Amino acid sequence: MVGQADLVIICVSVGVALGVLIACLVYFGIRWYKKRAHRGRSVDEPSLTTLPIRTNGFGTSTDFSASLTSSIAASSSANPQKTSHLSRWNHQNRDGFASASGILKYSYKEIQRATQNFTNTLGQGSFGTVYKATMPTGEVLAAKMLAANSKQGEKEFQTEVLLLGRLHHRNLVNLVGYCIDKGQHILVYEFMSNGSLANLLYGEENKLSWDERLQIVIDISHGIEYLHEGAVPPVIHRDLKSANILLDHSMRAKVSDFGLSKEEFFDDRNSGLKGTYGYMDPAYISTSKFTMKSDIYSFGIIIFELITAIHPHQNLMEYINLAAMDYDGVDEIIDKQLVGKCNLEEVRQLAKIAHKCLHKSPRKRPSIGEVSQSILRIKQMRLTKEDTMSFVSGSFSRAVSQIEDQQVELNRIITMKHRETG
Ligand SMILES: Nc1ncnc2c1ncn2[C@@H]1O[C@H](COP(=O)(O)OP(=O)(O)OP(=O)(O)O)[C@@H](O)[C@H]1O
Repeated sequence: MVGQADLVIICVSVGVALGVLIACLVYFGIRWYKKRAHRGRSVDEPSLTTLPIRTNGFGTSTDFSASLTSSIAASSSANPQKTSHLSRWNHQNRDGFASASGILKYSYKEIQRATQNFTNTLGQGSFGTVYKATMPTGEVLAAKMLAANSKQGEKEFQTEVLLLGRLHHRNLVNLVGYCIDKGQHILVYEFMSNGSLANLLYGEENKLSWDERLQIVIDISHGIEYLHEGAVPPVIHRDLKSANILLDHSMRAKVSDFGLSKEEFFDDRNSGLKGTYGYMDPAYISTSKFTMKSDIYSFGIIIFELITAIHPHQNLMEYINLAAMDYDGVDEIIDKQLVGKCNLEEVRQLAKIAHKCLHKSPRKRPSIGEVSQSILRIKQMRLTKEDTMSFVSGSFSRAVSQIEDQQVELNRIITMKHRETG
């Protein structure tokens, strides 16, 4: 027989055990729920701080999948509309890659077909070969294939995909897609049918008019202005040169190759400096510090290329220094294609701006915003002049026709008087 006291003890023990069990269940339940919620959040809204926006000498990431995922995360949190699309990618793509910032991901086969088995070559750069790609929709694109033997290729590839996916401007050669398939890395850009500014200036037919050149300078300045002052965080190009300015079907210029971390030999030794000889800021060469003002220096060189059609490798700097001696010194070095076909005052104004860009001291060079303003003023000056001219010529022709009317009237009166007296 169980006594009443024993019954109470048993009931209390069972109650306590049940209580402990329920408490444990609640505790582990909450932990499990929190873990799940955290995992879900980290897929959809990862931290922005992990984003290696520019690995061009600054970042440390070497793992493409990791950094690409971070980029997607950042762009998805920055743009909520893209979140569902990107998380779909995260779930669907077995490689764990997603289409960064809405740019398209192509298969190797698609690019192979579009480039007619990589036979439609557009050009060759240090990054690799560029092919013309005609997509099944009829859209024409440019596919830049990373050379297999490229030393920094992998890094450049991830840098460009990460960076370009987030930068869009009408004066930048926009990245529309990429391919990472069958061990190949390919970047797909909008197609620029008029090729590079370098080809146009130094090719067989240099037919660029002064108006086209002025518009090209304005376009480049707007592209750089977006990189320096519009992009967050700001982007320094590091390799501005006429070969990196491409022109579309209507001769509008766009800046290309930004985000590529290229190493060139500055002299016989590997100097560790990035950029291209002839365009490199002397202050960068002496201090190894690359700033936005180093881009401004390279832009100054490009402006002088447009004025003179002399390549920086052909002693352009010496001509520039000669021209700097007089106000109208630039008249002596102007491209002979332009002689008699341009407004010399505009050329001198533009040369003055370019001189400021080349100032020895980076601090004294103008910002890209200031450069853009000054260039636009040249165009505005012309428009005001044209208005005045058309006003002047308009009032002149009005005055001539008034005189003619008065003469007709006078003749009529004289004839009438003759008739009366006769
Ligand atoms: N988007 C494009 N549309 C049309 N042609 C292009 C495009 N991108 C590049 N090209 C062509 O391919 C050539 C090589 O381009 P790429 O950017 O690879 O090298 P680069 O800028 O000339 O030299 P580097 O890589 O040494 O700076 C260009 O000169 C141009 O003629």
